[in-house]
Amino acid sequence: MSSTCSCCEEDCEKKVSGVVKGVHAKLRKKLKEADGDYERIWLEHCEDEASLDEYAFAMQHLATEHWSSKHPDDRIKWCHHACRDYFFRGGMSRALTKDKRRRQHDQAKLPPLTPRCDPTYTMNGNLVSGSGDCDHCIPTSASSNQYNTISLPVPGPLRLLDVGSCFNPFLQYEEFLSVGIDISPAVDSVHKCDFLNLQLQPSLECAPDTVDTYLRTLKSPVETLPRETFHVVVFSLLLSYFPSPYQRWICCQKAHQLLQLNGLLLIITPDSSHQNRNAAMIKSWRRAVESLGFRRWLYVKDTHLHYMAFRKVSQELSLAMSDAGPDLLYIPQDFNEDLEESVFDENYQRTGEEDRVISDGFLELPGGAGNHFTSEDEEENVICDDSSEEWWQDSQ
Ligand SMILES: C[S@@+](CC[C@H](N)C(=O)[O-])C[C@H]1O[C@@H](n2cnc3c(N)ncnc32)[C@H](O)[C@@H]1O
Repeated sequence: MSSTCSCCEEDCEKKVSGVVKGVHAKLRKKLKEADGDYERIWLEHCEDEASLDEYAFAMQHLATEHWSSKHPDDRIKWCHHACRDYFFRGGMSRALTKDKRRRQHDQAKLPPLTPRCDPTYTMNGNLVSGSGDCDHCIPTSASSNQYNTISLPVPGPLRLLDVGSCFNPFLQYEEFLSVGIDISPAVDSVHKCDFLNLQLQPSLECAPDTVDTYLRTLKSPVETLPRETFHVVVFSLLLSYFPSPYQRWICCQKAHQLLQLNGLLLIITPDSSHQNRNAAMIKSWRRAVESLGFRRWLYVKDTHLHYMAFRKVSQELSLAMSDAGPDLLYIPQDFNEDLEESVFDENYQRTGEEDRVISDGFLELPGGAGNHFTSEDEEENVICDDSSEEWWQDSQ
């Protein structure tokens, strides 16, 4: 059922969702015609200002006028609650305790330390050795310090980078210093920036309030950002915008470089099929993102979206999964460009029962009363089955 909004005529929703889906489809078609030359396609896309402006208006309008009456900002609220529970309600501490137990368990299986090991421990509890050449040792380049590592309590606001922000939805939360970037901002508070071509500069290595001031005074367009600056990076409906898995991969790599150790990468991506249908895709995404130095903390599927939270757990790429690569970050539309993106459909809405789940428990994260889903910290992955309204353990 299509809805009308305060400022436009009937069937407006159909029109704006058509604009959004049309841009995604056009990019995919062009990539196919260009035989995979995604760089050329992307350049042309970023130069097409008329199309970008039309998209920005349509996306903002869809989200703030049409979706807001049906399922008010679920994805934005989910990010807010995930951050609150991770940083302020014990999620990060529990995850670190579990990491420590896992390390102790692994190290118990190693031969005893030798004098060459000369063990010292980083802020994150990793064992660092001067020699770096035995099984106990983590190379000193991977060590953490007060500038590149989040320790609790977080001083000041959470620095959140919202990539593909469009209309800066995180500005409403006082816990965040929200930096919104977009190739085509819909509002003045979002900086123009192509994340794919963003340059990274060395980390600022200065006091938190100086970093905050730096971010508060950023000027549009943003072409460079310092590494290891953010507590949170958000990709809300971003990755499926790209026609090529390689572009999604570049984004995840950049997020890793911009986050401080223990920071969170939040990925929300559309999928209106039953949770089991694309389980292989989600498993594949997990493998890809974890190979970049993350560990998954939360996963939820609702009717139209996958919600994922990954913690940055190492400064380096994970060598154990060095065969992982961009192709793991596929979406169904990479193989079938005619597949509908129903999250942008005018029929995108919830049943009353789904609304109840969301308001009662969907947003209750680990440690909250009556929580419906939890993190790997407590159980492996508890996933919402939207057809049976049950949550069960993920066997992935
Ligand atoms: C589907 S919209 C999602 C908007 C918002 N995050 C939300 O959840 O409602 C995707 C956004 O990503 C932006 N975008 C796409 N590629 C980008 C890039 N390389 N750098 C920055 N923004 C990008 C688009 O302009 C668009 O505003």
